[in-house]
Amino acid sequence: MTLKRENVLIEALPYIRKFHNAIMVIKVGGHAMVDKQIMSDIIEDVVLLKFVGIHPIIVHGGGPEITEKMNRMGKKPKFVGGLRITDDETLEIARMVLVGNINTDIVSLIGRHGGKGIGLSGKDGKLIVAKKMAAQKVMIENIEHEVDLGWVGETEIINTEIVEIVTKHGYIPVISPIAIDSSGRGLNINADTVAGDIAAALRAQKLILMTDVPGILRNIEDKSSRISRVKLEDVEKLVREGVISGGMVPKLRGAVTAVESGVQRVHIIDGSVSHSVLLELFTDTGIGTMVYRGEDGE
Ligand SMILES: Nc1ncnc2c1ncn2[C@@H]1O[C@H](COP(=O)(O)OP(=O)(O)O)[C@@H](O)[C@H]1O
Ligand SMILES: CC(=O)N[C@@H](CCC(=O)OP(=O)(O)O)C(=O)O
Repeated sequence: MTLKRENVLIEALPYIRKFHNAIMVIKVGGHAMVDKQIMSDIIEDVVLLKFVGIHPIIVHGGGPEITEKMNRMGKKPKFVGGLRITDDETLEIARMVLVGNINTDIVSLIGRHGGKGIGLSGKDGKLIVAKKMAAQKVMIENIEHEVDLGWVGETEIINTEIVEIVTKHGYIPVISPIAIDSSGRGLNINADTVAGDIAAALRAQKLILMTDVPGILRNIEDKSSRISRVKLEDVEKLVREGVISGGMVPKLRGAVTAVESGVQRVHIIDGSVSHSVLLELFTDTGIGTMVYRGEDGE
């Protein structure tokens, strides 16, 4: 459906009013970031949100870039339930890629689009305090094994103060998913998990998880099999039935954490669709998959 230009603006107005001063956590996945133009469009949208009175908070991933760097160094990446097994060297690679490269690139892009970005990792102001994740149970050839994921973190505390201070002063926080433990050691956390935890701690109005698929697909081979709404209580069933696997698992679990803590809506959307954030927020036709608490999302 094409709308006349003036209708587009009129349709947006009630949403701009509704979301005035709202906190929105936007997670940009590594897959959406692979294309420079897509990334630039996403950041342009985020800057626009700030200018119309919304408070966007960016959490970014970078999984494909970490994988690429590991491959170049002759290290084979391994994942359990969508989480990267992280030894000392992998942690250093993840830190360099996420904090050193991607975070600063996003902050620069925000500046280029006329906004003010500020880069943070979980270490800054002890934003994300975590502990090493316990070994995970994995079934290999019908036998249960315990796998130690290495330096993968599990969030214990989110100290939102630094985010609130910078947000209030007109900055867009850009957060890397590297946490700190009680002894000051870095830990690698999945970026979707961090986004869910931060949205929960800030009681954000929305959490938007941008990825490279149109949402949750009933059949991963078929892009038209998108599930448009998922109730909180149906998430684990989708995981159990194997409808959701790999990187979609932490995404949905992050969504559950957020909704259980009072975030009203979580949207999983395709970042490669041009200006998908604006379409999701400011038009009547939502895109992607919405995760919601049954009783208020009907
Ligand atoms: N049911 C599903 N619907 C859509 N994607 C799925 C599903 N199950 C698994 N996936 C996988 O999850 C991926 C998205 O997660 P991930 O690779 O971590 O992306 P990102 O880097 O954007 O966070 C998709 O590219 C797809 O391969
Ligand atoms: C523990 C763990 O898996 N950490 C992730 C952090 C980056 C990430 O989550 O990036 P995407 O959002 O692009 O997948 C990793 O090492 O890949």
